[in-house]
Amino acid sequence: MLTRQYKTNSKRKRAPEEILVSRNVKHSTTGNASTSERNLSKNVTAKKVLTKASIPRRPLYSNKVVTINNSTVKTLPISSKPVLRSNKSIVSHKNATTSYPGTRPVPYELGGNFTGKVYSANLNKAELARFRSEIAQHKKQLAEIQREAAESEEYNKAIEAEFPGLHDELTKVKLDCDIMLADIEQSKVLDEQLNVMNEENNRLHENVQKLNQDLRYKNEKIAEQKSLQESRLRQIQESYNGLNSEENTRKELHNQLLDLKGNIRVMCRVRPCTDGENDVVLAKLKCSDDKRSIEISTERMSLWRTKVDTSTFKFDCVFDQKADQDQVFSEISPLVQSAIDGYNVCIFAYGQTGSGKTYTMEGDVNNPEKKGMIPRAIDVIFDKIKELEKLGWKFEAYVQYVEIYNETIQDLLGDENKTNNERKKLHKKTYKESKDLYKIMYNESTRMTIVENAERRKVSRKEDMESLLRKASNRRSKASTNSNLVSSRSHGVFIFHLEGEYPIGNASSRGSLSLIDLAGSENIDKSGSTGNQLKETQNINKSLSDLKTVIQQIKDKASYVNYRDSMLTNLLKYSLGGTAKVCMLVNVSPFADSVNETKNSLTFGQTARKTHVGTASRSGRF
Ligand SMILES: Nc1ncnc2c1ncn2[C@@H]1O[C@H](COP(=O)(O)OP(=O)(O)OP(=O)(O)O)[C@@H](O)[C@H]1O
Repeated sequence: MLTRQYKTNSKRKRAPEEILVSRNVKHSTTGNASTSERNLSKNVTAKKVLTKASIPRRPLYSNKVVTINNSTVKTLPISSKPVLRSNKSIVSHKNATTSYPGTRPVPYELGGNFTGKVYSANLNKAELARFRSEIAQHKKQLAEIQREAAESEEYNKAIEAEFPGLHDELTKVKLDCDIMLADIEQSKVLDEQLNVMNEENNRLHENVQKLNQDLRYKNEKIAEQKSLQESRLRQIQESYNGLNSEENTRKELHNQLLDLKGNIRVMCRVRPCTDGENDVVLAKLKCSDDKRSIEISTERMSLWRTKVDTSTFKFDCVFDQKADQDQVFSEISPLVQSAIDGYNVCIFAYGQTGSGKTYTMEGDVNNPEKKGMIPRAIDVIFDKIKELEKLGWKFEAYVQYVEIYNETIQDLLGDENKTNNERKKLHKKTYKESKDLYKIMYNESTRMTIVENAERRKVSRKEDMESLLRKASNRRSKASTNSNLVSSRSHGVFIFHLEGEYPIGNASSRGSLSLIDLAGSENIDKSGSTGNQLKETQNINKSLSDLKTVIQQIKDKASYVNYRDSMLTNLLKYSLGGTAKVCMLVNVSPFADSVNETKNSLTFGQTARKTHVGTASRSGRF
């Protein structure tokens, strides 16, 4: 067996004959070439299945030292002439020596050019043939290797052909790498930003914790305040209860005081002269300083001299010509309070025509200073209701406003949707129509009077009430007479019903306030009235006379009182006869030519003042 080694020309890279011996190539001296060929073929086949990844590491072109069966082998060019060596003989292409057993090695030259000085005579033909056969064998191997090298070259070219694609891919990969690098850079920036945000987040978190702490503290404070408030509310409730009992005491005292003053309070008012009346001769009227009496002096001829008659009339209060609306109302306002407390109260103005009744009761609704008793009473009622509601009371107020004209009842609040002109065209209800439609009803338990079928309006704001009053006032029957340019030809009756409930204390009150502007009595001869106006005057005088009679009968404690004689006394039945508080305002004219009517009015007032109509009682529970 011979071990062959091929030396590679390391300077040449890609000689065609160059091969890589990757396995141990072993040849038998007997020419077992097939094994060697198979090994080489295997080597080439192995190269053909190289992957792209393995291409750069292909060992074909390297001059690496390869280990074959523990022997070191180098790739070597095919063209270099092999030097055969054996452990017994060394053969060189120039000087070959062959060692034979028992002889010295003899150099010889391959190729049959024997020129050496030494030639072994023992070289026989058989050996020669063997060498030749071996040479032929090697040549065959060489041819095979060259063929395989060519194949390998082709394979290399194919591999190279693939490079452009790979290059593109590489470029793409590089591009991807660049993008990834940029992404990495970006992610570094984002990382930094994230760190900043994390710090901010931590700071905010700390703030939130602080705020939570504050919130907890405030919640505790709120809870404290709440419990404090609850205890205060309890105290307020207790105070309310105390106030309510105080209020009840006040009511009792207030009404006892009024009772002491008498059930019918009578006041007198002297009206001033208006702008066009300055030249008119005045009567001699003198109000006392204590405002409790009024003197009227009249002159009469007695034989040879003029005699002066002076009459003094005492009243609960006297208002001279300088007294304004406010002063008058301050005297009657306690009665308004009584109506809220659950009493039936009746305030009416009595007097001759033109003496200032309408001015006193209605006044100028649009002028706060000249507002009369009705609008002022409305203000006080709603203000008092507000105060009482703070103490837990609930009030409802209803109004009716009617006029008694020629013994008929006319509703002043009905037909509100109609225009003023339409309302003016509406004819007044005839006696029969009025009698059939409007019925005066008495509530026995509350001692209140209601005009059935007349509009009964619920009012919750004083502003609503004012506009209502203005409209109703415009609908009153008025006419011009000798004594008064705008004379009321009817009795105006304004009724306020006040219903109060106090749920906490289970208390209630039912009161009413009737404010009446009576038509003026009039001397028929003086008035010069004729026709319809005469009829009006007669009806006015009759109803006023009936009123006088009723009051006189009550004063005299008569067994029968003629309430039914007129519509006016019918309507005032519960106000005059029993449990109501009554206030009469006697209006008088300042003029000398009215002195007799003035005296009559003052006398009637005096009589009324002496009338004890009974002890007032309230409706409702305390
Ligand atoms: N206190 C007063 N201050 C100023 N003017 C007054 C006063 N009282 C009455 N007057 C004026 O006197 C005139 C007559 O008053 P008023 O119409 O109120 O009388 P009356 O009694 O209602 O008359 P009638 O019965 O005819 O309706 C009106 O012009 C009114 O403005």
